[in-house]
Amino acid sequence: MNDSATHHSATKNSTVNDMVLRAEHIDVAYEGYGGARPTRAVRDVGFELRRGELLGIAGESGCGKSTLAYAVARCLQPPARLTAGSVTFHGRDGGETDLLALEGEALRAFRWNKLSIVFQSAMNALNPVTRVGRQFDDIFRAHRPGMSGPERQERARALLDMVGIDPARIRAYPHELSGGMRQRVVIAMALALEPEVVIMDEPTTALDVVVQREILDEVERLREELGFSVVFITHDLSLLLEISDRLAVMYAGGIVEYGPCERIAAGAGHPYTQGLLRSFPELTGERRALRGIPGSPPDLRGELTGCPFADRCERAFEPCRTVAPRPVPLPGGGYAACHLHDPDHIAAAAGPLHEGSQS
Ligand SMILES: Nc1ncnc2c1ncn2[C@@H]1O[C@H](COP(=O)(O)OP(=O)(O)OP(=O)(O)O)[C@@H](O)[C@H]1O
Repeated sequence: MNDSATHHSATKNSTVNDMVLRAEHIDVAYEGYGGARPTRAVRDVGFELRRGELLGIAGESGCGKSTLAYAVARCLQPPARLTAGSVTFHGRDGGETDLLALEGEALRAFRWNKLSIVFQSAMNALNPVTRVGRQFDDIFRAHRPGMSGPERQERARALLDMVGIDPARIRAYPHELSGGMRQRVVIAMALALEPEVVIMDEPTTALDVVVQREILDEVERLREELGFSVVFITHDLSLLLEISDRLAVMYAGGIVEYGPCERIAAGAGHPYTQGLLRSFPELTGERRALRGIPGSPPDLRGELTGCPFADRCERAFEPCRTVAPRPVPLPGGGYAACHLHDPDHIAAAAGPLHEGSQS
């Protein structure tokens, strides 16, 4: 998907100036142990994040969503290794930062000040033996050394208030808070230094549906108020359709479909996205895990030939098992990496298929 980062830039309202983050041609591999082949978890992925938007990244477990997020936030740990790609941050101040070139202190500062990440099960990552206030304090001491003690206190209380927690809870230990409250604390921490981008990796999956909804509403409100952009990762496509401006659907390490939410909800272009959409009930129904596409994703060790979804695709035709699909722009914005939309291949398929149906 070599030009994935350029196709969607043609969608409406896009200008270079309103872009805050651009990732291009990202490749990440997990090194195999003892001579085993590496797992190529992310394969030539690109996306743009616009200022103030919520970009949803969807896909089944194991498709590479978290690995992509960690790569973009520079949080990858061995055995994961970024093997190709670039990530550029366009600051509000007009400055441009090459994220992959940042090291040491500059990287640490960037991560809290400009871009923060809320990890999967982050609420369990709070230090259990340290009061909530102290955990905010540590962030400010490290990144805002000029703040006085009372200023740090005041700011921490304001942040708690902002995410709907009584500021008096600043003295609480994490175990004294419910799961939902702990997750709110983690979100408040991620927002503590007013970053321009927040990456949220399954931030509410561990919570019950009501609490999940409350927290998402809170994130929406804060996003409007503070103007940060969000990359929101979840396997729950129905949820993403509700909250995202644009969506990227990942499969086997690559983005197979990308575009404005309304277009995808009204007419998904990729059979995989269509399968995902069919696999959950209407928005008013109860949410459940994605199911309903027979088969399983390919082994990500080694090369993939043709379309990685071909073996599971009801509509696979001649080129799908041999030729890797390119991203094809779709009416309504974005693209699908699928031969069904590629004029070259549709033409090739139309003849035999038509003849076959006549005979
Ligand atoms: N530490 C690791 N070592 C080897 N392979 C890994 C490691 N972590 C992840 N992988 C592989 O990388 C691929 C992508 O995993 P990743 O966690 O990014 O997917 P995901 O879409 O975020 O899934 P989930 O929603 O389950 O977190 C998977 O095939 C997974 O098996």
